[in-house]
Amino acid sequence: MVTAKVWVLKKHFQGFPKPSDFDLKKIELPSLQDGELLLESVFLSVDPYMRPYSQRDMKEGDVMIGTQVARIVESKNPAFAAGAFVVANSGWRSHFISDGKGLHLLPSSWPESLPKSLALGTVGMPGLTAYFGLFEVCKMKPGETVLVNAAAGAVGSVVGQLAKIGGCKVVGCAGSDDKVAYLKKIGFDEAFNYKTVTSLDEALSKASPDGYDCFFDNVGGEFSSIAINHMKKHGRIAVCGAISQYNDSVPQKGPYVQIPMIFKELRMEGFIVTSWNNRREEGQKALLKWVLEGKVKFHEQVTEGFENMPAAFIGMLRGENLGKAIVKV
Ligand SMILES: NC(=O)C1=CN([C@@H]2O[C@H](COP(=O)(O)OP(=O)(O)OC[C@H]3O[C@@H](n4cnc5c(N)ncnc54)[C@H](OP(=O)(O)O)[C@@H]3O)[C@@H](O)[C@H]2O)C=CC1
Ligand SMILES: CCCCCCC/C=C/C=O
Repeated sequence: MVTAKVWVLKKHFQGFPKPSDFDLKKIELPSLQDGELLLESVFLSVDPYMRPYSQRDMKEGDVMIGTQVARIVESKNPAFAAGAFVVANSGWRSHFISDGKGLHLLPSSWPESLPKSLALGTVGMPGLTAYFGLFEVCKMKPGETVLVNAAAGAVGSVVGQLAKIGGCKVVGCAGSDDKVAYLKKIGFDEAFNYKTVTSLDEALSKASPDGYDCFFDNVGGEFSSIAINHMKKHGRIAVCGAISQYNDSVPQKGPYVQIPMIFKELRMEGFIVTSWNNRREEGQKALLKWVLEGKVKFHEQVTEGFENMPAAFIGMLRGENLGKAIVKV
């Protein structure tokens, strides 16, 4: 008999999530039926989407949503061998039973030298978000200037590096000087700390006096309201995330986008990475290749211990992560 530890949403978040909003429970798992597998989480992901999705899709007492890299402990399913590693979407659980549906085996070409946790970051959902957001939504072209915010995070750091691979000038902003130094190290042309500049307007003008062709927006709110005025004519804005608004109890008000959108003839498109699930393999293959060639660098903020899931999640929302926030069990 295996005892699984699970984190449940005890109380819907009001404003910024607090440790007391979560509860750690134990569940006895039954023995396996034919077709089933027993898995243990090795790495779990904490992501910004969990904040708005919990509000929309979860009720109090539900296991927190989320993905993990898990090892198959035992298998009664011929499609999966014990010892293999998969990416699963089973929530904040230390152990779980699956019938195999929705599990993605790590590519057989996954090199031993590469942390398997990258399948939750640069070579996983956040990397794919950068890939499809830039190539399919922004439709970035060589020679253009790309702006990305939350640039030192899981998605943003890949956006900047893919834009460089694609022959663009890249401007990024992040919330600490260490993050800004990291952005320069991984090849961003310009980077600034949005928390310490005296004027966002001036910082955006200084970084690219001619303006921006593409804006990969991870943040929303005030930053985006200012950045839209720095777009070039026919610029494209990929609305990826709005983390500056996820913890608001009262919705933020304008300024509104219509006037700059009309006069600059902009295109602004929201997107969800899962719309390209049918091209997941293509994206993963490209990202893995660039990582192995050293063209895409990565950093992970690893928190040790399943019991620290809420702390890692809250820390990521506060901006304590450089690169992808991961929990190692
Ligand atoms: N549309 C889609 O399919 C997907 C969308 N997303 C979205 O992309 C964005 C980035 O996600 P991800 O890369 O995983 O997360 P990150 O790794 O970038 O972590 C979140 C970062 O957001 C920044 N942040 C937090 N609060 C604020 C704020 N008030 N203003 C500005 N920045 C803030 C912090 O960095 P800093 O120190 O720089 O402030 C923090 O480190 C999120 O908005 C997320 O929801 C992610 C995946 C898929
Ligand atoms: C199986 C995990 C699905 C994750 C989808 C993430 C979409 C993110 C939206 C905003 O953050």
